[in-house]
Amino acid sequence: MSTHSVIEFKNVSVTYDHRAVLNNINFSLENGEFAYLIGQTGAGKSSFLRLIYRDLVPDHGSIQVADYDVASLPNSKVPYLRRRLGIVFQDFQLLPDRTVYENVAFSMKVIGAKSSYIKQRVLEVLGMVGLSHKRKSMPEDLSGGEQQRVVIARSLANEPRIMLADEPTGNLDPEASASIMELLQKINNRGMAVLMVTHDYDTVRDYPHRTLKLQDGSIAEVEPRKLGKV
Ligand SMILES: Nc1ncnc2c1ncn2[C@@H]1O[C@H](COP(=O)(O)OP(=O)(O)OP(=O)(O)O)[C@@H](O)[C@H]1O
Repeated sequence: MSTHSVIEFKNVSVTYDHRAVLNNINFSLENGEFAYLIGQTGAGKSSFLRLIYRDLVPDHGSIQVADYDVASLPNSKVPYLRRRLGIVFQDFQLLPDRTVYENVAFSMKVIGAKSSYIKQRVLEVLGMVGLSHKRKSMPEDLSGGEQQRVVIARSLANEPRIMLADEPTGNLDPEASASIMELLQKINNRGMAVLMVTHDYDTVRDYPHRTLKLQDGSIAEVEPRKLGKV
């Protein structure tokens, strides 16, 4: 793997029921880079992300993520890989019976972080996403955009170097989407690599970054500013 890459796929293939969904894919995400992954429904975007957090193992090829050889990683090491990743998905997946503070603290308690550090870090990441004042609220009392910001805070708690975001603006109105995108830009500007799956071409045009399209099992770079306009 190049010393600048945080994710590298080499000749990666995934086949379901004899149908190749990803066919000999080569891809790398550089340290601190922001990239989009687009493609039609069923093109294989979720499968691509699942490979990175080892929810799926390729039929062929190698996958490096941070220092991990993911395809051959023993199951016992998978939690360590996942700690290096901040994962933000479309469905908010917050614990409904815990406060905002507890939702963020939970992911740190699970890995045995010290309680004094948990307190400091939870307040820090809630500050980063602009929700310190909502720390005692329950998820159901927050707007969709605020809930997504809590999910982002939670994903940052354990100081990952890579964020995987699957349709993070998918359920949000344009204003809330813009605030999530501004937040992701800010996080990226602080050095976090971000790989974001989206169907939202307006967002890709408004916040242009390297854009990769999955189609017919292959991946190709496309020009973000021309999306949807040809
Ligand atoms: N476990 C599985 N077994 C069989 N086929 C699967 C499995 N998982 C996904 N597929 C198929 O592989 C293809 C790619 O699925 P995937 O979910 O990766 O696509 P996607 O680009 O994320 O789609 P969407 O945008 O709808 O979420 C689809 O045709 C899907 O039906």
